[in-house]
Amino acid sequence: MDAVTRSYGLSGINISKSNASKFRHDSSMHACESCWRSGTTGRSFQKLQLQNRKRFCSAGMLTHPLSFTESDSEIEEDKIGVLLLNLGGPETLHDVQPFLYNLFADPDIIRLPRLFRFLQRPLAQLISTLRAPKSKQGYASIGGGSPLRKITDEQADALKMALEEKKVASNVYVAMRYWHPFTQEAVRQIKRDGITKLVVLPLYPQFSISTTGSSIRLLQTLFREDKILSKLPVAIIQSWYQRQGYVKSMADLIHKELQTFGSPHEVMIFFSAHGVPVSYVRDAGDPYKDQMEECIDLIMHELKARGIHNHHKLAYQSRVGPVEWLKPYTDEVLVELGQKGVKSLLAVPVSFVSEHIETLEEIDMEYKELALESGIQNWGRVPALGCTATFIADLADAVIEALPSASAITTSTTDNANTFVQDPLAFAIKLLLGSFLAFILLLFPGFKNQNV
Ligand SMILES: C=CC1=C(C)c2cc3[nH]c(cc4nc(cc5[nH]c(cc1n2)c(C)c5CCC(=O)O)C(CCC(=O)O)=C4C)c(C)c3C=C
Ligand SMILES: [Fe+2]
Repeated sequence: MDAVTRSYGLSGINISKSNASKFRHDSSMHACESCWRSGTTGRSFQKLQLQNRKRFCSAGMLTHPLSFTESDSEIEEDKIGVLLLNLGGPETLHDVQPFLYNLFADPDIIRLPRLFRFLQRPLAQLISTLRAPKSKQGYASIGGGSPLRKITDEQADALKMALEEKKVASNVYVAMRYWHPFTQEAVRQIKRDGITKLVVLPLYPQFSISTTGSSIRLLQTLFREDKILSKLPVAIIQSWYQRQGYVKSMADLIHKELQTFGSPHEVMIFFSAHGVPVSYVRDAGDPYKDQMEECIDLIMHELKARGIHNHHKLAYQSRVGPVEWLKPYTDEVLVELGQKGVKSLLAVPVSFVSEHIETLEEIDMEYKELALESGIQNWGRVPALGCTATFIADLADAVIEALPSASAITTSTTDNANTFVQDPLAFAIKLLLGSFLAFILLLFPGFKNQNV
């Protein structure tokens, strides 16, 4: 399936993979990735070309039809909204258990078969209560709460400004999945503000069922239930790890950080991605692993083009519970690298664009200590992109490119959640057994190393 039709169980929404279209635009008719995504081909494309003659830039590239052309009354009347999706995090230590409850109550995080969904909430209550003390320690060590809300608000402001610089007026909203401001609050505000065209932009570069997928599923439910919102044209950018702006911004950060080492060329570039259970990829078709690997290739390719030929490695961190997660595991690889004689290592968090508990506590404290104990002598860490100007400007371009493909979310009520499961019965049994195993193992103290 291509990026347009792939639904990952999210019925009724066309989600598009944001491509490096800025770099692929040329004057030929079908070279524009956004128009391809939006199905604007042939005659309709020609019509668009004619309507938007002024939008071809001097290099013969197509720039998209947006509110910056005074003559276009239809577009000028649009009230554009951008909805940033993020995970959310507890702002105080009191918030930790209810935040964890929301997270574990999400059927995209603990994936129970439909028949056993009634166990979701009791299980969430149990796991959140058991995990809360460990999580609280983590949040206490980074100042008593997650920085995610503040950073995401700053990114929203920066994006609004970047769009304004590109002559696109917009309201930018933040929708967190598990804590304030909840997705429901953001959606209510979008409705109150009378937004007429919405671009949904997850702040996760790669798509995972557990992150972007979960947020989109919730949006779909909220929009379907509402008479006005179900008609609102929406464009969803499902992933953007492949955009040149992102890749270059990451390469800039790595390049800069390498210079802080005595012998930069000897440093191992160590990408640490957030993990997901293997079953997501193997049984549910989560494209996360493939996208992550492609993302790393693109960043390394960019570094090579700059004459940087360091060794690199990708590993997965933050596993929770007893099931198998994507491998290799970050902690195990750090020990191996130390044993193999690697002396200098630069950790690069790559699943997320804000600092959060897993960079500030897990990488900066736990993994650094482990690496130093394992024989690595020089440790560095690339900061998260945050509000880096080149990165935010590229997100603004992604929004602009996605706008023409906005269309109403359909009212189909089919739940495709399991359409990608090849053997539903085997999957159901595995999930059930897995969940109960998790439940039992949670009660054992020796389980601590597995993060729950
Ligand atoms: C239990 C399963 C989990 C999956 C699957 C998962 C996927 C996943 N998560 C992120 C990014 C973040 N996760 C954060 C917190 C967090 N995530 C889980 C569990 C799963 N994540 C837990 C239990 C927690 C709470 C923190 C803890 O107790 O360890 C956060 C928020 C961090 C903050 O600062 O508050 C982010 C961000 C990605 C990218 C991802 C899949 C690709
Ligand atoms: Fe997580």
